[in-house]
Amino acid sequence: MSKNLSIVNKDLKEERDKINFNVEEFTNWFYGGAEKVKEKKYIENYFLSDKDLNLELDTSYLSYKDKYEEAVRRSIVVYKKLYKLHNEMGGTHEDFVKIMENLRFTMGAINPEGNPFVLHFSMFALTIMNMTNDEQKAEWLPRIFNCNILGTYAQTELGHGTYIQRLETTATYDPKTKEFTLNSPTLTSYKWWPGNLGHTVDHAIVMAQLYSQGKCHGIQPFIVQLRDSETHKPLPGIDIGDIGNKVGFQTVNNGFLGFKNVKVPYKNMLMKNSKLLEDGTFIKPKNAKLNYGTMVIIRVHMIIDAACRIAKATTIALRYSLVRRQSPINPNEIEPKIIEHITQQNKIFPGIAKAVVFKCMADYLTKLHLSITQEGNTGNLARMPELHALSCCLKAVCTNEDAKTVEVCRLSCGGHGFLRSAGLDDVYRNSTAAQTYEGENTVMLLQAARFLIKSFNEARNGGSLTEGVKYLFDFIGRNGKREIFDNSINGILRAIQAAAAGRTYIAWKHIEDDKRHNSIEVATNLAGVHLTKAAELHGYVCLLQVGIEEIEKIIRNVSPALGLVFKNILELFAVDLILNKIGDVIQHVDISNEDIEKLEKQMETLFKFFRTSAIGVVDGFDFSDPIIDSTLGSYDGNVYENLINAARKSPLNQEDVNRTFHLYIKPFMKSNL
Ligand SMILES: CCCCCCCCCCCCCCCC(=O)SCCNC(=O)CCNC(=O)[C@H](O)C(C)(C)COP(=O)(O)OP(=O)(O)OC[C@H]1O[C@@H](n2cnc3c(N)ncnc32)[C@H](O)[C@@H]1OP(=O)(O)O
Ligand SMILES: Cc1cc2nc3c(=O)[nH]c(=O)nc-3n(C[C@H](O)[C@H](O)[C@H](O)COP(=O)(O)OP(=O)(O)OC[C@H]3O[C@@H](n4cnc5c(N)ncnc54)[C@H](O)[C@@H]3O)c2cc1C
Repeated sequence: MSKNLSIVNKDLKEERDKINFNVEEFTNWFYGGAEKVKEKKYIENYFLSDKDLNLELDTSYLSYKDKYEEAVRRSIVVYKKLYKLHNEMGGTHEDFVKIMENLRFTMGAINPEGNPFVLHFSMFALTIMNMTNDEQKAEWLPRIFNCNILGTYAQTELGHGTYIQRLETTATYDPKTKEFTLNSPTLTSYKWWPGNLGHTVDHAIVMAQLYSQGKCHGIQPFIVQLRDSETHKPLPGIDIGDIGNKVGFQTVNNGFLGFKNVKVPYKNMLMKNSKLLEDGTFIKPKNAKLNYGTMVIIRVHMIIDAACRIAKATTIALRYSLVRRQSPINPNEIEPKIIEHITQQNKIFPGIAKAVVFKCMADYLTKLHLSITQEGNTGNLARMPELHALSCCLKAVCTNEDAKTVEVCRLSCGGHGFLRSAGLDDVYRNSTAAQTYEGENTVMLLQAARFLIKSFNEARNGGSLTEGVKYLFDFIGRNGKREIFDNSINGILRAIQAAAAGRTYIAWKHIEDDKRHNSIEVATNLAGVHLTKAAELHGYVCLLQVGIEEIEKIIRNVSPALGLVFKNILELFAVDLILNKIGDVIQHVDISNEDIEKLEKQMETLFKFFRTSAIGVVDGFDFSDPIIDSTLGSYDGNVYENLINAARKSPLNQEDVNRTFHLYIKPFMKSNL
């Protein structure tokens, strides 16, 4: 994708002239190699250059209904092209995955308020791929990939989203007819939230309590047809619709769904894990949590989404900060670029470092997920709880940081950041949605804490620990003594580990003390605040540890100039982290006021070094102008021209005088009240 061809703002050009490393080399790392970058650019251009998409239309001014209809139209243009491109590329499964991965951000530019088909290609397809037996795969997968059917993942209900064990939808099996009957016995049992459900899809994976031979066997997944394949009318017994306006995700078409005696054939229960014999005998899976597998996959994917949203927001904030001038630092000098105000650097530079470290974590977690899934396929489920805990913890920490960072980027753009055309509002809406979907973040942290407490008990009893929590041994080994701080990257890591272990200990002790008067469950609830803090700190330990390991490897493989930039980024991430968590660190680490002052000074030095590299790094994230879609963040930096051009497109500016003047304002002004 070519950069904007207009003349680049001279302040921005001057910044780019000073970049002292190869930006392309950074881009190649970010996307996994030069070949992948080429593919990304090709795929982006292939879709975004299509005139049928009518990307000139600013959909943010449309009504709710028009937005949805335009999003469907645009998506179909894309998906038709996707299949054409897939065939041209060779038609393999790998080709399809390549296109889908690259489409993620392209789709964001095409449908900024969400994709009305996203669940079909993510949770619906993934569930069928991972939770079906061979016959079911043969029956459903071709229809899914040809889009002969469109589906979603319907789990959450009006009454329950988090505590899925208490979902109320029932699927009662009758061995005589070899059918399940689906019912929503209460209002609270209505499915509520599933994306694309309202008016787009005709099928869903429905999570329902299975009843057979008079017993409940817990929640199981079923493929259910919801709408007629010709007329798209809801099938008998199906009550379905859109849940209405939301904070964001306006075109995702989240829906509601109720069942009244809906018949589903025997073969539609997904049977890779749990099994139901035709006579109604239920066979338990090896681990009941296998049915939660799709959520784990998506949580893993959400780390890279968080990294990319931060990368996009910091690109906008930094480019703007390099062309915006405000408030002389020395009274007699010209107004500096706002980036010269050190508080502005403090707002933006740590965010850029987070995008890089989160990307390292996403790569690490993707590999870990693959290896644990392969073990699972051979029947070895031993590491599943570890993956569950890690994915919950990082999903929460990374999306919380993501929402916080995007908001700071908006604030760093002053008033103009509040404009829709600045491009930060959709990023923020998506970030904050991610804090809730696929597991509300507090709940995710509590799941991770459960693993930490178990590990802590294990460590106290001299048992063995997984690699990521071995630092608990160090804490126990210190026997109440505090970790001594040393100001190196590994010293910072040890300090955060000590804080995480110390907070785990406080939570553990809280539970142990309360257990004397309460049940373990009540005691655990009372320790909840400590538990979430411990899990959060553990998430930062993982990020820093993986960041150190991955960046050390990167430095060995890139040019010395880029290596220095990576070193700077890692230190920025680490020092920012310890300064932000200093309260927790002080509690468990022997760190002096002088050490803290040194860290604060170090941060200023890091900012100074990063000042010249920052623009190269954000350019290296390589968001083309249509993808960044921002008046403040375009490659050319011509923000004022962009702003006035965008304002002129406001529907109110298409006529000199709005009709409300004659209808209301003038009569009011003439009325003498
Ligand atoms: C090509 C691809 C493109 C992708 C591109 C992405 C685009 C993406 C766009 C998406 C667009 C929006 C999509 C939103 C989609 C929804 O939001 S779908 C709905 C998601 N819903 C949720 O996440 C609900 C959250 N709740 C839960 O996950 C579960 O209820 C909880 C919180 C884990 C608790 O489960 P529970 O059964 O009550 O378990 P509990 O009794 O607390 O026991 C926990 C035990 O289970 C274990 N456990 C729990 N879960 C698991 C698990 N999953 N595995 C292993 N063990 C587990 C724990 O380790 C623990 O073990 P122990 O300590 O007992 O040994
Ligand atoms: C944009 C969006 C898209 C979505 N898409 C889908 C979809 O496609 N398919 C689907 O099935 N669902 C979807 N969901 C639903 C989503 O997964 C749930 O909203 C989410 O899991 C949280 O559940 P809840 O709404 O029941 O929140 P609740 O659990 O009611 O949470 C409310 C509050 O209670 C607290 N709380 C709850 N349980 C505990 C606990 N055990 N300990 C401490 N605090 C607790 C929470 O921390 C929170 O503060 C979507 C949601 C959103 C916002």
